[in-house]
Amino acid sequence: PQIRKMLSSGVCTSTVEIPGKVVVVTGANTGIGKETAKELAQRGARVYLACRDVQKGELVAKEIQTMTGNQQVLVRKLDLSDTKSIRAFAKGFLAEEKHLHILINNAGVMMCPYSKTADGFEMHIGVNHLGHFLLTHLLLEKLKESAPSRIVNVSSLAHLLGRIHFHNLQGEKFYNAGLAYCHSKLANILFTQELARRLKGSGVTTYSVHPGTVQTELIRHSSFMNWMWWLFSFFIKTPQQGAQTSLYCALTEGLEILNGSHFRREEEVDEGF
Ligand SMILES: NC(=O)C1=CN([C@@H]2O[C@H](COP(=O)(O)OP(=O)(O)OC[C@H]3O[C@@H](n4cnc5c(N)ncnc54)[C@H](OP(=O)(O)O)[C@@H]3O)[C@@H](O)[C@H]2O)C=CC1
Ligand SMILES: CC1=C(/C=C/C(C)=C/C=C/C(C)=C/C=O)C(C)(C)CCC1
Repeated sequence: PQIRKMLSSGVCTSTVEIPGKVVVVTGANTGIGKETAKELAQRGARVYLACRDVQKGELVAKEIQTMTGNQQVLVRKLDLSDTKSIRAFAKGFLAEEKHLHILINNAGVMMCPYSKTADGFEMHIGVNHLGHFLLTHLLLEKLKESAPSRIVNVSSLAHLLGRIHFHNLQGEKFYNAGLAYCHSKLANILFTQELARRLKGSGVTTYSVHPGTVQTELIRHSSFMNWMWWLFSFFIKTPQQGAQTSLYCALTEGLEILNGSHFRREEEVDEGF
């Protein structure tokens, strides 16, 4: 029953329409991010697809425009493994947009071989946490000016195996690709909780989510995970199902009271820290 519950799919039942709202989704050219962006465009928002591969992003933007009839789907370059790229994205965005109502920190890498970002951070912590940390920091004033506004951090349940090893944050003393992912996903949740605390009263609220186990390109670096996903493909969620929890946190009215919480499906879960 636990496994069935873990794999079952919730649905974002909110019927809220968001014309005039401005949204940024990172890693929106595929997987959960693409489906999240599509639904937000469907509801009328101006949606920025923040992608490291602009060509892939443009193809997806066209697809979303055609499917939703919303032409306000824009692609901007964002490589979260390079702080110069993050700063350039934020600078461009702040120059062209007056508002930012929803920031979805969705992009992620899992189980990649040991490598470092342009600034020398281990890739998982660098992209999944530090990259989004900097991006959020650079966009925070705009989010405050646009309040009520929301930040959704796409984490996982993998955080349960995560630990913050301050003496080995960059994985230089020991490294395990699976655990490095788990540590970065724990960092997403801790960041969400602390940000919520600091932003109290500002009108900006923040949530972390576990999207479920979803058929996406996230498993690209692990043949074992590819095999597992293939074996159990019947139980695994589609990206559209995987987007539901992010959409729930972005759209549901009255969720402000759960500022800082972690969500699985459409339930807030107490992580006990
Ligand atoms: N799939 C699952 O079962 C689960 C997923 N998650 C989380 O969901 C989120 C979305 O992942 P999912 O859709 O599954 O995976 P995908 O691999 O399908 O999508 C990941 C996205 O992140 C982008 N990305 C990776 N590195 C960077 C970077 N350096 N800069 C900018 N963008 C980058 C990818 O771009 P590109 O296409 O160019 O590589 C892609 O658009 C992740 O945070 C993941 O940890 C959590 C739990 C389970
Ligand atoms: C236990 C179990 C499974 C494994 C689930 C795993 C391994 C989930 C991994 C989640 C990840 C990678 C989260 C990303 O953040 C399957 C294959 C679904 C089949 C049913 C039983």
